[in-house]
Amino acid sequence: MLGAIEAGGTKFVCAVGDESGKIIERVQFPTTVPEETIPNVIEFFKKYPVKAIGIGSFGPIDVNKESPTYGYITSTPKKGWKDYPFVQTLKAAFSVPIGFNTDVNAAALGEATIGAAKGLDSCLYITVGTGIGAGAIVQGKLLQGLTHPEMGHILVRRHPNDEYQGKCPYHHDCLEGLAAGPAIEARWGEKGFHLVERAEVWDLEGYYIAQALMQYILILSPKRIILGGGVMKQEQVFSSIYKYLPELVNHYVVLPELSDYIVSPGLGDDAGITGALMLAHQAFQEN
Ligand SMILES: Nc1ncnc2c1ncn2[C@@H]1O[C@H](COP(=O)(O)OP(=O)(O)OP(=O)(O)O)[C@@H](O)[C@H]1O
Ligand SMILES: [Zn+2]
Repeated sequence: MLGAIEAGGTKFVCAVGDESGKIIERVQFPTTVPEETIPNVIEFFKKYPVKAIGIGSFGPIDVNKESPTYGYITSTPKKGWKDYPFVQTLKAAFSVPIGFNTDVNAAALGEATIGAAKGLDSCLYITVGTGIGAGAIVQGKLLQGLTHPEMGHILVRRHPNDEYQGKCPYHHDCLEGLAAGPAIEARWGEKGFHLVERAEVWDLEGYYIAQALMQYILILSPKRIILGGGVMKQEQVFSSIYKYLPELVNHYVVLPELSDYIVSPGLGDDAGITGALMLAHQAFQEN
């Protein structure tokens, strides 16, 4: 039996299951402060004989095994979680191998193993929610270099009619600053699900995401792109991406049929937790 944690900025999901991605039992609770959230995690796993635990976490996190702060959540503005030794704390409670990666890398792994990118040796998983983040499988492996990718913070060309300044505290009008859920709310004055009828909202959203996808495609050449997160529940954003992306690429690269190439998660809202099970399996095998 394997343990999995999807540590999100708003909620934690913990599950036990197996390497095939089958979930046997799960719980979820809000992400508050570590002193409250982590004891909930430990209490859940104490009930099961897990042989490894995989964590897909919000970030930024330190995934460099050579680093003295490997296993930490690093520079988050979330109260209590900055410089938090996530792996070390779990290791102290359970002496089992711990896999640690970003929530989006975990989701990419889940989708590539049994989801919408099953059988492919490359894919991208992008979430458009409270933030924008992406994980990637490249040549069959999770992409990691100096640190994990931070593809949500790339720069995009502003729409000529968009006067919204942008919400990213670091870069203002990066992709996340212009197109994540909180930016939609700040620009249009209401949360996304109250803006369903406003076609211009979703057109602009697709305008920015299409630019980001073009850059990811040119740099990483993924065989499939999976778009998840709350904002992507608006199917209209897919239509807008399918409109703008070919205009931007302008035949320079031959793209596959877009409705097969840029898709929703095959695992629905379970991509992250399923991928975390697979991170646990990898950690167990590496040990
Ligand atoms: N159906 C929807 N349509 C449009 N926007 C939505 C919808 N559902 C959620 N959102 C927006 O998405 C954002 C929340 O994203 P999401 O539901 O992916 O959770 P999250 O907080 O990013 O996840 P996590 O807890 O893993 O950090 C909010 O800004 C919210 O307004
Ligand atoms: Zn940014």
